[in-house]
Amino acid sequence: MAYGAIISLGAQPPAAVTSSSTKFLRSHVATPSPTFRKHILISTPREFRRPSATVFSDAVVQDAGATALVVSGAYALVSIFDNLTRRSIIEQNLSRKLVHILSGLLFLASWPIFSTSTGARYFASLVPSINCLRLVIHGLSLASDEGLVKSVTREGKPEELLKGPLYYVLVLIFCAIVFWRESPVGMISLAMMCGGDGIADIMGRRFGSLKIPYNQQKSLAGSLSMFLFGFLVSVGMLYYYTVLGFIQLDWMWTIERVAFVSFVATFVESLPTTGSVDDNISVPLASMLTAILVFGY
Ligand SMILES: C/C(=C\COP(=O)(O)O)CCC[C@H](C)CCC[C@H](C)CCCC(C)C
Ligand SMILES: Nc1ccn([C@@H]2O[C@H](COP(=O)(O)OP(=O)(O)O)[C@@H](O)[C@H]2O)c(=O)n1
Repeated sequence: MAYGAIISLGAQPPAAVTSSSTKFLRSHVATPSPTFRKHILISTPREFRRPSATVFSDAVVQDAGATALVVSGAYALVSIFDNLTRRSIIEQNLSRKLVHILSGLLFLASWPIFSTSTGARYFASLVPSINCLRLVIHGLSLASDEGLVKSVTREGKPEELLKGPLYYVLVLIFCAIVFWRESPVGMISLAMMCGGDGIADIMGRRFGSLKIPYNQQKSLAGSLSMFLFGFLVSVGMLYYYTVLGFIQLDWMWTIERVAFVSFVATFVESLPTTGSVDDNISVPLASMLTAILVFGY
């Protein structure tokens, strides 16, 4: 069967798709348009068909535990890079970019530890939501957290938290709730925002002597790094979800489309729009729209 992806809602191998489970899913998750249905087939694990009190309570316990674990991981990540910066082991800009790359990708990689219930995505979105609140509180200087400010801002000003970092966590919330594990769109969009855009800065600052003709602030080295690393991280994340049994892919069909999404996102990031639109908005937005176009939703 020529299909692009079979997307299962659980870590188990896809259960047989039945008309009742398909009807259930249509009422709960977006399904691909008919054009793409031969490439993307959604299935559902058994517990969805007759959710019981036991299944529900087990899922809530699992999701609450997963949320606590990932929130702790977020605090630990920022603290580790704050410590490395304070001890001058790495410079602040590199620290910020490594936090930029690792935060979102580790968050994306944590989604499989949440349950297969329909509420799991909302539990997962609590992690960036809590960090969103943290950024707003410290960005408005209602409280002080020097470690946070030093780890995720360019110039160490608290108000910077209300720009790039805030847009970043809002995108994480959006992708977790809207796309979750059902769609490659969220996975690819986060791979491009976190991996691609993050590496562009690191490589561009170091090897970016050859500038882009239409944007002297950005370099071919940065953009090429973004395209390649964003593409590889996207494919890697899709493979990760394949190995865990969430999706099955026709790899040639998929890789062509991932490469196209990566190209479009890289081109958008290279445009001289830094002053008007933050990359943490333009890159994921371009990735989502392109991925929806080529993957169907
Ligand atoms: C540095 C960040 C954004 C700035 O982007 P840019 O201005 O350089 O373009 C990232 C901010 C990260 C945020 C403070 C913490 C987010 C944590 C995440 C939701 C969960 C991570 C969990 C994982 C297990 C570490
Ligand atoms: N495509 C790119 C992106 C960034 N860069 C380098 O990285 C620096 C920061 O890029 P940026 O303004 O996009 O940074 P963020 O908005 O991603 O934090 C730029 O001033 C360039 O030196 C590059 O050379 N080529």
